[in-house]
Amino acid sequence: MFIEPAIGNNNPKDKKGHIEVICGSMFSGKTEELIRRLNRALIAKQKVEIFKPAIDTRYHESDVVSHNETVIRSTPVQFADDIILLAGDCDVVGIDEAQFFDQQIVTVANKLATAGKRVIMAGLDMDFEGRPFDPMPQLLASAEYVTKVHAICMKCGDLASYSYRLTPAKEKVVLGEKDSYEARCRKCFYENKA
Ligand SMILES: Nc1ncnc2c1ncn2[C@@H]1O[C@H](COP(=O)(O)OP(=O)(O)O)[C@@H](O)[C@H]1O
Ligand SMILES: Cc1cn([C@H]2C[C@H](O)[C@@H](COP(=O)(O)O)O2)c(=O)[nH]c1=O
Ligand SMILES: [Zn+2]
Repeated sequence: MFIEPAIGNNNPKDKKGHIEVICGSMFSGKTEELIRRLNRALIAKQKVEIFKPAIDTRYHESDVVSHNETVIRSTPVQFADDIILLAGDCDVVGIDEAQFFDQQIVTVANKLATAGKRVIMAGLDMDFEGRPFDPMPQLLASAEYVTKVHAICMKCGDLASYSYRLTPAKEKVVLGEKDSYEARCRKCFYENKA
């Protein structure tokens, strides 16, 4: 379980920003873990701003919603740079579906953290082909704290770190849920692939 570094310290003089990245496959609990951390920051009376890419409207136009239907309000943004303007004087910045942002998200996350904010990001580390999902590798490299969470393989019940696409679509970005993806372990992911 991730334990927050110095969560209760609201003294602006002591503020030291950092980046946390929560990564893993689909259904691995990235959004639930993001919401858990953000709710705890709210309990600690910190000012929290939450963003998600505007393209992700699967469950809700603005809220961040997990597969298990835990919810937190958020602001959808088109470009990573919008986050700098909208973050204002908050203490904590939460970002879901980080893999859908442009490469500028790496500079934005670093700027916010260097300005003293706690930046918590969740995103897919691999795409449906098992390849790194840019810009996640760069975000992982910049992060002080990395948490990799795992789903359950829908084939064998082992731990899963791959997102298997059930449809023939070949584009990198195809929004979907259980209708078009399932979590799989390495063995079951590569089983039917050439
Ligand atoms: N194969 C699976 N493995 C684990 N959890 C699953 C699976 N399929 C559905 N779930 C549900 O998804 C929830 C996690 O959802 P969420 O936090 O939105 O994941 P992520 O953001 O990583 O896609 C779990 O608590 C569980 O209820
Ligand atoms: C693997 C993969 C996934 N996607 C899409 C499918 C979903 O809409 C999101 C991931 O959501 P989650 O909160 O992590 O479950 O990403 C995609 O567009 N391309 C892919 O390769
Ligand atoms: Zn498996």
